Amino acid sequence: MTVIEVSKLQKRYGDQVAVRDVSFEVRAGEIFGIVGPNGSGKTTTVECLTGLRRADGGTIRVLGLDPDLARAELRRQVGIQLQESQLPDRLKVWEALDLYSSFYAEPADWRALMADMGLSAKRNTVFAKLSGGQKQRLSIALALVGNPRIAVLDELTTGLDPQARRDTWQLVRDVRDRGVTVVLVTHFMDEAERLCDRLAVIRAGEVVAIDTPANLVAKAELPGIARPTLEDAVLALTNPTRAAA
Ligand SMILES: Nc1ncnc2c1ncn2[C@@H]1O[C@H](COP(=O)(O)OP(=O)(O)OP(=O)(O)O)[C@@H](O)[C@H]1O
Repeated sequence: MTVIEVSKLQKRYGDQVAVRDVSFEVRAGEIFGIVGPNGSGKTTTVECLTGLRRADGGTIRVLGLDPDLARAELRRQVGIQLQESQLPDRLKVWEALDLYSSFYAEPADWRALMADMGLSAKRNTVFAKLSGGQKQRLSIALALVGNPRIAVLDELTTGLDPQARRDTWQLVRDVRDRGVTVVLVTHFMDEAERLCDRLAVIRAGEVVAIDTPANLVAKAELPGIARPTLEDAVLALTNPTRAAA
């Protein structure tokens, strides 16, 4: 079953074309990755499909709904963790989780999520005094506290230490195993390879490939590279003239 359909999405900011032509489908229960260089339109794409930005062209259906018309309904069903999420400086960790869970009819157990994200010892710490990685962990917990059907995670593990990255990957797998569909924007090819069932590779606002990580590597044309990695394959797709450098 398809839960997200994006067809010929276009979005510009003034003269700047951020998304030129992006189409993909996400199936129920998969972890779908979006990778590509800085500024290639990944965040803009996920912002359009969560209703945070209005597309200029193309069609989007999320759980059968148009994000422009059904924002409130999608808010209940889609958990969003965006880059650099900001909360009021004086809000404590437990207060943020308690507050966010109050927005939903059937929230997850926020105390369990707080423990899963290694934040229990920081429960009474205010947002301004959390480290970058702790803020990141909190933003992941907040994306999941509503028990969403779809979780959109933008730069999931940026700023996390190695153990926290692995714990977070496991948490995402657990969430997926409970039936949640995950859309993951990432720059980390190890993360994409270990976590994602399929990947869309975006270059300059266009999709250049959609496939499993293994197939992207197998299909990559990389003369002279004996054992190509996913990073080699993605670089060859997004920057063909410089991939071998
Ligand atoms: N609010 C905005 N106003 C104007 N231009 C923007 C805005 N947000 C993004 N852009 C531009 O749109 C393009 C795509 O940006 P976007 O953030 O979607 O890329 P990205 O692939 O998520 O990048 P990164 O990997 O650096 O996070 C870039 O050229 C960026 O400068």
